Amino acid sequence: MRTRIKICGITRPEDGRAAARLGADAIGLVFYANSPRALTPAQAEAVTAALPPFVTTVGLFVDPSPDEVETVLARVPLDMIQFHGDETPEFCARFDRPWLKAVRMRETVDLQAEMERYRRARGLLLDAYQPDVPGGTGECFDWRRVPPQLAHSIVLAGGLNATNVAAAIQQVRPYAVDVSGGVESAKGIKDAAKMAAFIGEVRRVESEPT
Ligand SMILES: O=C(O)c1ccccc1N[C@@H]1O[C@H](COP(=O)(O)O)[C@@H](O)[C@H]1O
Repeated sequence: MRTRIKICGITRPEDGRAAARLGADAIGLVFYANSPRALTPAQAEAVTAALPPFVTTVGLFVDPSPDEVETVLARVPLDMIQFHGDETPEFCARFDRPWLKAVRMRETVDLQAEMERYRRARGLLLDAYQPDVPGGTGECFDWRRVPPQLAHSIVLAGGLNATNVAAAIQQVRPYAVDVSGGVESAKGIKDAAKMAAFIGEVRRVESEPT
């Protein structure tokens, strides 16, 4: 199966266009003010307006208020929401959009239980755990912690780049991979050559026999 690719933390129309041209399935727009990749609804609207059809737009929030989410949804054509904080399943489900729930892989996480708790999510996005940083850390977690029977609905994230994504896919066989820092030249600025190398690696490894 083709591994879907999401490039997160797009802040500029030209980066969104480049991600799409290179074959990304989805782009992520960060609406978390403390992130160096945060953008305003107006900036996000400009990014989405530059995209060709059939590229999924994902809005990332960390413990937002309902008003914050509604304000963005009123202006930005988001296809999906990624909740990256401690949001409850009930909160995630109230916005009339498909959603992903990020799970930070601290030692105590029971993935099977998280799957059950967030069963109305389109998928779980697994990210590295670092205290006090909700995501985008550039760190990997131990991919062996993902049970094979859950891999089909997992979006694998956390410290991925062109040099490790092939090994990550071989280990986990996730539905999708998500990258942010690993394809940047500076925080919030994507590097087209790094995106091309990342996507090339995904395509190379998935074409190899398992
Ligand atoms: O990108 C951010 O700044 C960010 C801030 C808060 C929560 C999540 C964030 N990004 C997400 O983190 C993961 C992994 O990023 P990286 O590849 O390790 O840099 C990814 O899902 C981003 O969407």
